[in-house]
Amino acid sequence: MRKIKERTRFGLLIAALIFIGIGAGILYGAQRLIIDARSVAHTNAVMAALDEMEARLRDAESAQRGYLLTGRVEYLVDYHGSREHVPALVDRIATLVADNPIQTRRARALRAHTELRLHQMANTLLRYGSDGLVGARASMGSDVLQTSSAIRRIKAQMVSDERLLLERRATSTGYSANVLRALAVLGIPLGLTVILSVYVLLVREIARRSEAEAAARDVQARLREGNAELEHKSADLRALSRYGGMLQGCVDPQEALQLTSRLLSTLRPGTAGTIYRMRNSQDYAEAAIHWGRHSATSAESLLPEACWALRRNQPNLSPDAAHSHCPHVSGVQHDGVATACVPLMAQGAQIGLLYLSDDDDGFLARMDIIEAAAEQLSMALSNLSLRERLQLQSIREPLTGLFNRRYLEESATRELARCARRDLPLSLMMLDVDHFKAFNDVHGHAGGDAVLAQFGKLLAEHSRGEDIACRYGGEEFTLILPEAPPAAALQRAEAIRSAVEAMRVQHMGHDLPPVTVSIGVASFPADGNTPDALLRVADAALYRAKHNGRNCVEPARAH
Ligand SMILES: Nc1nc2c(ncn2[C@@H]2O[C@H](COP(=O)(O)OP(=O)(O)OP(=O)(O)O)[C@@H](O)[C@H]2O)c(=O)[nH]1
Repeated sequence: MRKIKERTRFGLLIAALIFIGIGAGILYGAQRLIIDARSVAHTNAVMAALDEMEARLRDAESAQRGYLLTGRVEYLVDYHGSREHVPALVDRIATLVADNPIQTRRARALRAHTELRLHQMANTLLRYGSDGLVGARASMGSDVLQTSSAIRRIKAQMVSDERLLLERRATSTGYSANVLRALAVLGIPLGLTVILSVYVLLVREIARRSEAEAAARDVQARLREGNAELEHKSADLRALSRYGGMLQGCVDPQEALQLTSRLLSTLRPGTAGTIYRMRNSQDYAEAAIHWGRHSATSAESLLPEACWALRRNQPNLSPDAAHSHCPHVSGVQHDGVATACVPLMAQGAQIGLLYLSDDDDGFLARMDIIEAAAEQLSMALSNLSLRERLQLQSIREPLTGLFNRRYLEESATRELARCARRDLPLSLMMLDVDHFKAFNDVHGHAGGDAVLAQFGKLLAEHSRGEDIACRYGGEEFTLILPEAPPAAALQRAEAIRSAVEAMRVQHMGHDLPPVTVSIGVASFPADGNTPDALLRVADAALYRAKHNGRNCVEPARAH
């Protein structure tokens, strides 16, 4: 930058010096031309005065001769007319050559000789007047010839000197003209070249500056874009971190899915989504939640093979859904629909799939935040499923899948309180498989287990939504029937009894013999108003059923 400034200054200085030089040269040349022209005019004036002086003298001589020969007065008038100019012309010549000492000397000699000659002529006329033509002739002796030739000689010398001066001035004028021509031919192009160089330098500098300004503008624009992107990212990250915190607080997988759908529909408003959950059997995935309107629909359930993301355990992004390669994607509404499949993985196992579609493929460039959310969701779903499983394990009994005794006690208390509050009845059955010890003895413990498992299933099938079927212990079971009066409970007990009688169990490829069940029934409020009291009454009824021959239903004694 500084270099350019210095170069420009230097160039302009050189150009200025060149033009000052040219100006000075032109002034000098012109001055010389003027001086030379003046000198030439001066020389010409000298020569003209000499010629005129000589001519006047000659005219006076010829007029005098004419007068002497003819005696006519006109010649005498001419003679006087010519001779009276001669002294003034000699004065003029002396004045003109006053600057030249040699010519001044000659002018003095010229003055002396012309005066002498004029005097000789006056003398001849005087003699003519007194002695006639003879006297006049006698006055024109050799001295007259000498004076005339001296005048001619001096005049010739003066003219020769003036011619010499004229030649010198012509040479000087030629030199001055050459100087001016050289200045014009060399100086002006040189000056123009320097100015042109400075101009080119400046133009380049301006171009460089505008390039630099454009580059700076470009950098600024990119910086602004980067900032906007950064702000976007940081907003995304804030939302993601809030989402992560909220995921921790979810109580079940469905809540986590709803939270995710809310997050993704906020982060990418135009993008529709579906989250699939893989069944425990891992054989297919089912849509669990949707948001937005898909521009390319996806099947409600899909095999892992139907999705390249699930096949490769990697996100599968497609800017054009028509070429997505995923068979589960269909119903593409128009060209340019973008889709993304992101597998949900936890501890190396596939637990689901996140599917997104949008008319605009812009979201594909910012998948990092979506993939991070998918990862957090995977972990949360895995933890929540595990929690669910553990919870089930803690309240379920593994052989029959029915609730365990701890759960029975909790739920019996809760349900009894609820029915009491609403003034509704509640019934309770105690069920015990008949002669089970003997059955075990004959068919083995595994055979007995098969019967208990099948019995558990049957009991679950005969339960309504609000009923609670539990394994009380060993081959003893309990069924709580909220809001059921004694008569309805007895009816239900009878139905179960007869279903058990009809139940067939296969074990190790063989049919086991049928079993029967004895059932004791107690009801709130008639038989007690605490779970323990009702259980005791039902147990007593069961005891009676055993006593009465088994395979029967026994109501509480109070009925
Ligand atoms: N296979 C199997 N047997 C069990 C299980 N729990 C308890 N039992 C058996 O169930 C039998 C219960 O026998 P008991 O209480 O004497 O009564 P019972 O033979 O059923 O005779 P009644 O109840 O009077 O008809 C015992 O032999 C226990 O070992 C179990 O989980 N699996």
